[in-house]
Amino acid sequence: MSEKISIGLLGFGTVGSGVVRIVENHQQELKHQVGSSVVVDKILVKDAKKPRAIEIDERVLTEDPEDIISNPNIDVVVEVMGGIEEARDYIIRSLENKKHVVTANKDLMAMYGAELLTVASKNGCDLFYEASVAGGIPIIRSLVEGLSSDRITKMMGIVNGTTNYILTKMSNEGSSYNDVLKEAQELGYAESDPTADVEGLDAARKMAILGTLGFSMNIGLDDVSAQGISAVTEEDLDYAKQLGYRMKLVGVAKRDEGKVEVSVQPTLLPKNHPLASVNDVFNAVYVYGEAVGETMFYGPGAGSLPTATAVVSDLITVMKNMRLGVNGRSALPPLHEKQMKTDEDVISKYFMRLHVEDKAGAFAAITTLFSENNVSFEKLLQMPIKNKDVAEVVIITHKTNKKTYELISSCLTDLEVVKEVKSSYRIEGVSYDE
Ligand SMILES: NC(=O)C1=CN([C@@H]2O[C@H](COP(=O)(O)OP(=O)(O)OC[C@H]3O[C@@H](n4cnc5c(N)ncnc54)[C@H](OP(=O)(O)O)[C@@H]3O)[C@@H](O)[C@H]2O)C=CC1
Ligand SMILES: N[C@@H](CC=O)C(=O)O
Ligand code: NA
Repeated sequence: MSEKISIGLLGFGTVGSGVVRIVENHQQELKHQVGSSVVVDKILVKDAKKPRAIEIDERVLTEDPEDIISNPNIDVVVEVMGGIEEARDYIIRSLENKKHVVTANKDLMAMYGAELLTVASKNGCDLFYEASVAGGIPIIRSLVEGLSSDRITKMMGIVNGTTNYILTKMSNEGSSYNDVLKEAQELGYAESDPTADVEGLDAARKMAILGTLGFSMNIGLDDVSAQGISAVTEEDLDYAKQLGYRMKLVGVAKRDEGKVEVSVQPTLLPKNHPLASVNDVFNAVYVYGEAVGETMFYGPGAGSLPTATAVVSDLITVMKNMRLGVNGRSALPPLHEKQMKTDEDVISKYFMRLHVEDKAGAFAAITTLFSENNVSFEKLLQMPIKNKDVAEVVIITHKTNKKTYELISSCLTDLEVVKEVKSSYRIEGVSYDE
């Protein structure tokens, strides 16, 4: 192997500048592990004149992707620019030019992961993407290596830092949604269009990647139902607390008898559940394996240096593989045909908040509808709303299937006594006191 390994970076924003910092500051550790020095030779940016977070020799910056993709001196391309079509094109061409690739791009991997991994292995190249899920947590490595001997049956993850930051600040400090979103953007946690964060799409992409790896099944983005946090209100957060829960944006992936479900939604977790105390920009992924039982992985889910740590660790794996001459051999195609559950197979408890007419018989009409569908209540609250002829009713159900629950929800809106279904959330996880 040569004395020096040359890296080409596509992107020099939050993650890209973290990669440069770590490569520059950890030379001794890099050389110790891979036997060569590692140099960032070229960096692609949109605007080379823009002021940068860190000092860089201006000759390193380029606005021409060919300076990296077609540059014979570059050994490894690191894609940290984001976006889908352009990034896909640059990665495919880099692989075809026999350059190994490391990416942090979950948008791309959730959509084109299978295709890109095939191109990589055909060209004898590595393609690693640890930073794409849960930032600095080595969760991909844990699934494909650490737990590779087991059968994973359940994964539950807080996999979006921006929304966890927002929910934590709203819930613990009473901050406003818009103010905290702005803060998360300033801290570099949010995507360039934060809609992907707050509407659950970013988390859905990560859950598609985790589902594919954990269940060894090709889970696409279309297989993941996603709901974000933009409609979560202060009242919901307060009720969640009063009833002993915490609200989190949770990705749920479960396998039962060969069929799987993958979804992302604001979810109530018992307050002493391990995921309930994951706050701020931290992420965590709970993984249940048939043999190992419960495991949990925790760490920073976004931000410059944490995410760059995952990128540079992937770089080290690429360089170790170069030394051993085994690049392009680690990715495996899925073992199982995809089999998704129907709504009848998806089981959980639910929280529902309703505004109902404050008069005799209103409550009975609601309870009748639930009992006719064989759904019983675990908890129930009813309170008058000041100066209005309306009462607030909060219901926590026992377990039911999604199809029945959705049927009840739509019938409720047809009841004359029900003014509005204000909110509805899935409840997951058992209390660790039980
Ligand atoms: N931020 C985070 O915490 C995390 C981000 N990621 C992922 O990492 C990737 C990068 O994110 P982040 O660093 O936050 O993004 P930024 O917006 O901070 O940086 C993007 C960089 O890419 C450059 N760039 C973007 N599009 C192009 C293009 N078409 N041609 C040339 N250069 C381009 C930009 O150039 P210029 O500087 O000139 O504008 C900028 O330097 C994304 O895929 C993101 O989802 C993954 C985990 C965590
Ligand atoms: N926008 C993402 C960044 C990391 O993937 C997040 O907030 O988690
Ligand atoms: Na990760």
